[in-house]
Amino acid sequence: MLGSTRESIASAHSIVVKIGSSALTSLVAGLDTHRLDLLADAIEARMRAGSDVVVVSSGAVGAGLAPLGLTKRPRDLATKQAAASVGQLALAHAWGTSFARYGRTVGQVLLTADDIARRTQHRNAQRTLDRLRALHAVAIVNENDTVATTELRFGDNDRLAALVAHLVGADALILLSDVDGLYDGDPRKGDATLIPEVNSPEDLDGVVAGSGGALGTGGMASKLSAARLAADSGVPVLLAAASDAAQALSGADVGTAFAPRPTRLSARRFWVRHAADTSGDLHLDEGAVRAVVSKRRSLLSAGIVGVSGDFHAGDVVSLMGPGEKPVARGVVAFDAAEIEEILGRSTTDLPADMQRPVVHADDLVAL
Ligand SMILES: Nc1ncnc2c1ncn2[C@@H]1O[C@H](COP(=O)(O)OP(=O)(O)O)[C@@H](O)[C@H]1O
Ligand SMILES: N[C@@H](CCC(=O)OP(=O)(O)O)C(=O)O
Repeated sequence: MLGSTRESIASAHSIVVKIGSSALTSLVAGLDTHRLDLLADAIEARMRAGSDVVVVSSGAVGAGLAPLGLTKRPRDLATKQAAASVGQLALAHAWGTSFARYGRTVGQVLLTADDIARRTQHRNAQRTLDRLRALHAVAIVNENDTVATTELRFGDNDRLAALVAHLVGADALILLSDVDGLYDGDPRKGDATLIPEVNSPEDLDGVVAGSGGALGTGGMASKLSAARLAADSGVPVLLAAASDAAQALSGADVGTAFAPRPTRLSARRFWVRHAADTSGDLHLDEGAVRAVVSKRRSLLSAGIVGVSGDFHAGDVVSLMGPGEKPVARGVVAFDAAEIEEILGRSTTDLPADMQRPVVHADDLVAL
């Protein structure tokens, strides 16, 4: 199975390559154009071998610090956004200059979480990326940091990269970082062993995914959840060191390979699980949690003990188990005010026009 994961990454026709801040920038030197050139060399080689590549490049905040006289990664959003606006210009310019060595044009694509969550923008972004590919240009994607209204809406670019892989229907996602793969513990904290292959969630038992470096955002936890997200959409993932980019992109046996799930989630359930914002919560009793999580049944009004948020039929809501634990997400079939009226009641006791599941099994994804 895993041999085939590496084989499918090696032979992938459409690839998303995500490059972390730590691979492109440092606090002292800012943007490292030499390292960026080596990455562009490896990407160009893969494109010349016949693959389409979309680049998700972090590093805007890191590249913007020195020009603004800042010596550490800012904590507040406004300074981060100011740094990103300065750094993004430098970053995009550096990618453009680097690929120009090969006569290759780049296009900058800045996305917000909404662009992925809302279906109309989703399609616009998809069309732009597709047309850039058709015109043999390389898309350089980053979060649109300066308009992200709350602290990094995607959370981090690992998640953005996995969503972009889904968006463009990629066959592989390659995450390049300053670490050469997943270890069973944070390698900066002493003895840790590299895990070459992750085939199932059990392979992650006991793994401690720690925080990132001085310039990174999500650390290993965000890479693991991005790998899970990509796996759900059927995309295999390779996590490797940016310094091994040439090997990673040419199919060498480096880093950690994550197998995709055998059957990918439908586009609708993928959207419910990963892309949509939730508008409220339904609180479930133990029996309802068992029904929706273990038995994959629809959620009925009888198992709901509470409702919060002001949502409408058609919105995505979180399903919370006892102890406020999120157990699933789904598209709700009633407004919040209607659910207040029917919660705890059996479906057959409801008026005829309300006798339907609150969340249908087809619209529900366990977490
Ligand atoms: N279990 C682990 N395996 C590998 N690296 C880990 C682990 N836990 C924490 N890390 C740290 O995560 C860092 C990579 O995350 P981050 O700095 O966010 O990277 P990037 O900038 O590439 O997104 C590595 O430098 C490493 O020290
Ligand atoms: N949009 C931000 C990305 C921050 C981010 O996710 O960084 P990383 O964890 O290094 O991928 C930037 O360009 O600085």
